[in-house]
Amino acid sequence: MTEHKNPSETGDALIVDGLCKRHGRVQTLENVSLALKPGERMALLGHNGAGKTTLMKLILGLWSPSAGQISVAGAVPGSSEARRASAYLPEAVAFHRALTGREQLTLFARLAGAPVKSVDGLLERVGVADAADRRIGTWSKGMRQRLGLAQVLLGKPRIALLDEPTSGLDPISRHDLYAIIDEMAQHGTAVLIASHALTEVEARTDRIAIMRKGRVVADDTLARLSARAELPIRLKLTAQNDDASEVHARLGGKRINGASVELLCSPENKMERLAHIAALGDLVVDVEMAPPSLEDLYRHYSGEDRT
Ligand SMILES: Nc1ncnc2c1ncn2[C@@H]1O[C@H](COP(=O)(O)OP(=O)(O)OP(=O)(O)O)[C@@H](O)[C@H]1O
Repeated sequence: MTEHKNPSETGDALIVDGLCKRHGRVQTLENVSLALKPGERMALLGHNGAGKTTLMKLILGLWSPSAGQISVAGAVPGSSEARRASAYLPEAVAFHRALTGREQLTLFARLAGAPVKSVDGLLERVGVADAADRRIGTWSKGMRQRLGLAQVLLGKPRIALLDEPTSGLDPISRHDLYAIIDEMAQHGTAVLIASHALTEVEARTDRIAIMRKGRVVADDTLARLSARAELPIRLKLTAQNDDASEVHARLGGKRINGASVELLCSPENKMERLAHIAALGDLVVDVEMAPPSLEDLYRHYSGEDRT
């Protein structure tokens, strides 16, 4: 029997428990459970159609679940308490093109019951203060995305749901956006980030949840997911005089090009393997070591490396 968790006991900002969603005859979510603590940043990964947006819409109370429960800071999704406690940044932010940035954010502040005097500071914080009095229709995608984040920050939410927040942004804008997300988390907001940008969420989140065909197939820290998957470490060796024939003959592995060999080894055998390499002396001029990346883990848990 499932024991329902009580947020006031666990201190979680979000609890999703045994959630199921059917769309007609299609089961879109199947027994999804996860929890987010205040200040935690969770990446929500999964192939197209895995159910990430569906989960967010259920948390926002836009759709009703077929079964299971959700608690948003102790409140039922869609209730006024839950709305006050949560904020959403959709993948494609839509604003009134004829309004200026300042007008649009002021309107949102009024609707959210947030102080209008916070608008200027927020426009400054997300880096669009210079354009604040220009119509949003003239803004770039990155600027609109920043304004979307200002909207998320308005009510100091307990939980922020960000759907592909950096899609279409340049590297500097991405970096700025994550700096703002970090700051939100430091102030206690739990942040759920649906993303396909594995490299950036790898560095900027505390936990990773991977969805596959409507189910959560992994949910843990990167380090623990990595340990459980037991994926190999890659060692890339560069040979003396750009000729890896001798190194390959002595150690095996895969020839990458004329000068390099790649070896795979388990974390436990790493030191032993390095000792073998060191024993070759000058034959090896460089060793690069790469632990499994989030992309490797994603392939593993989402079932892509299995048939
Ligand atoms: N209104 C709907 N009616 C019927 N099926 C739907 C509806 N909305 C979503 N689905 C189905 O639910 C499944 C999950 O879709 P969802 O949009 O949640 O995936 P996603 O993980 O967010 O994908 P993406 O990465 O492409 O945004 C898909 O099979 C989709 O076709």
